[in-house]
Amino acid sequence: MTAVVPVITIDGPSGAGKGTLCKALAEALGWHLLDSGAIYRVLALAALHHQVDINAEGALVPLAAHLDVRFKVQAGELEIILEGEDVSGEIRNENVGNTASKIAAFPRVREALLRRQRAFREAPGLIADGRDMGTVVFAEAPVKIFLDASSEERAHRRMRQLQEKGFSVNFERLLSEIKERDERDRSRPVAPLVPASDALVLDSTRMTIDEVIAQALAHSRRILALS
Ligand SMILES: Nc1ncnc2c1ncn2[C@@H]1O[C@H](COP(=O)(O)OP(=O)(O)OP(=O)(O)O)[C@@H](O)[C@H]1O
Ligand SMILES: Nc1ccn([C@@H]2O[C@H](COP(=O)(O)O)[C@@H](O)[C@H]2O)c(=O)n1
Repeated sequence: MTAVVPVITIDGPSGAGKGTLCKALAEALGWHLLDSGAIYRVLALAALHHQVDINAEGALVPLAAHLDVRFKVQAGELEIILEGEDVSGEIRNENVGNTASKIAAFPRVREALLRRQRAFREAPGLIADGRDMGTVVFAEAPVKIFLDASSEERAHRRMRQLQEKGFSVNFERLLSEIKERDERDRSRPVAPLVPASDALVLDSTRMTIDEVIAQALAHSRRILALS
């Protein structure tokens, strides 16, 4: 009999700190990492590059099914290669994020990406970062965490992040984009952004990154009986 590979799912809205937490958990446990948002972002970028209508589900499904994307860890950093080109930086811009959120609302697009996401489940374990990791993609995962924070705090975090990269940003515009994206992700009929019924909900609004990591690690170790 083959042992079931354990999964820790981390879901939550944009800027809650999921990516930061997932990296820390993957390092602490020596597990693999799935950044499912990156897959939606790569699909969005492919649609923009190939001038595929982002409102046409029927045109996006074959693009999703045949997406030529590779994930490569290079010097400890994740490189994302779309059709042979390194798009790791380009997929992180706000336009690509907003486009990803629009195409992610199509049920058949989500269906076409399911197998690709589940293929990341490899021993000794997987940390899965996204919106529907605990509710759909790995619904049977033993550990589920829903990481939240107020929209204002998330907009501040995103603003600091962009400023550190040398971009000038308008806080009010950032906040309104975050709210719009949240609303779209939370209200879509398929795989909406909601905590799984068996998820630990962590509100990180007033927590430091280290506090979030410590709580998530303690919770995971308790459930998985890890030392
Ligand atoms: N608890 C925290 N306190 C302050 N800043 C934080 C906290 N957690 C994360 N951050 C910072 O907030 C920014 C966004 O975090 P991160 O990219 O991990 O969010 P995310 O949930 O993965 O967002 P997205 O879903 O859009 O990729 C980063 O600059 C990160 O360093
Ligand atoms: N499991 C997921 C992951 C992401 N999405 C959508 O993609 C957008 C971008 O995700 P980031 O985590 O990289 O910000 C996001 O706004 C979601 O609409 C998804 O639907 N399901």
